[in-house]
Amino acid sequence: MNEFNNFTKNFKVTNSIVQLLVGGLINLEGKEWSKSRGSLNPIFYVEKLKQMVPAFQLSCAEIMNEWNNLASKDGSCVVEMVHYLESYTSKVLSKALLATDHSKDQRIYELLKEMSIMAKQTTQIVYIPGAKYWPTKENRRAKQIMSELKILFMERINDKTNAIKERRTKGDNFFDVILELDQVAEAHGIKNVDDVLGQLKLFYFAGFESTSMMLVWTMILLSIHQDWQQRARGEVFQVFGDREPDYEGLSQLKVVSMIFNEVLRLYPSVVELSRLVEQETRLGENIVPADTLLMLPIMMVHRNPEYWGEDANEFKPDRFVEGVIKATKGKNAYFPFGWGPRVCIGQNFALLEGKVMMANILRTFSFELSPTYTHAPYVVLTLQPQHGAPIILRKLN
Ligand code: HEM
Repeated sequence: MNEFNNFTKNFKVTNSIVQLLVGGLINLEGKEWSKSRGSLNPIFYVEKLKQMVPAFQLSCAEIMNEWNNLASKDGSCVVEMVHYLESYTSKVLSKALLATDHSKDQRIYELLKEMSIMAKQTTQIVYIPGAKYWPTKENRRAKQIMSELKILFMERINDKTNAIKERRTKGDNFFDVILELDQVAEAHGIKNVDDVLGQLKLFYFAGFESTSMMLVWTMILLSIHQDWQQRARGEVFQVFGDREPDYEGLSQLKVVSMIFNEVLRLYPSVVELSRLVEQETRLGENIVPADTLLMLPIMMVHRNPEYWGEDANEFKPDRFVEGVIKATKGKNAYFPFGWGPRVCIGQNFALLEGKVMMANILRTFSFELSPTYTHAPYVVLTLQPQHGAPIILRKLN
């Protein structure tokens, strides 16, 4: 599996709604991909991420205020985590990465969510070639959504292009990089406005739900495992005391990192990957014929006792105490962010924004599951709790 060039992305052959949802980098291959990836990588360098922490903190503070108000009467309240954590990751994405106005972006996230639910529904039925052209209710709705999204994205692109022309922007956020069309279009693997739209759709979509789900599962698991909740809280107070979370402190949060690793092992936001083998390829002892579609079941590998031991299904963040390589004993058995050159570009961004949120929650509230919570993980492109995640928050004294 390490001969990456033999295993290409296969969006040509998957669900037509997924095809509409993701574009840009994730759909490119070969030289076009490396050009595009090379130009986008610097947006996620440590120096850039450090500068984003205040924006993460600001978005957190808004939510903490809201929860504090809700809990003001008797010190506790029940909140639906899916709602708030999606709101956090979408705010962070708009403010920190795209440098856009989140309140205006709200509709974009709603539409992307509706599309992902539709994509889930259409994967449940047998695929019939040409079916995407039938005038079904879903196909008509998908078309409507895509035209509305196109209008909304074009508004963002025009605003940004004007800001760049008038030099009202710093020019180093995601949006500015992909919009340097005139100067470096070729170098970025971008040929026309549809390419820009593709990149935008991908970053809005890939950036918000996967991270919010990592946080939702973290809240659920730490509600169940109160001992780990206390250990994480102890670490947060030890590192930050009364001061606001900053980049240096966040990188010292070892227990929180172990918890995220374990959450993503048991409940990976992306449960499987697929690759198309375009040419006949040897895979271990097997010969895979050309044009074979391979599925990589991330979640099953993450829970396989052969790699993780008899306690594979148990929540034990301690297994990551000496890092991922020790935990997997050097085997390729852990890939919540994919692997190889196509590994998730937003991995460090996601973990950092996750740590900011957890640091804020842990130092303000203790939490437990509401009795109305029902454990029912299911996949809607990302792995989600089917009946939501109602959590009781109690203000710390
Ligand atoms: C916990 C959060 C996240 C998880 C679990 C996750 C998971 C993944 C996985 C498994 C892949 C590989 C897909 C494949 O190889 O087919 C991937 C790719 C990608 N992710 Fe993420 N992701 C997360 C957050 C983010 C964020 C925050 C962003 C953007 C801000 C992002 C942007 C992307 C992009 C653009 C790719 C395609 C990379 C390429 O093909 O070169 N992801 N992600």
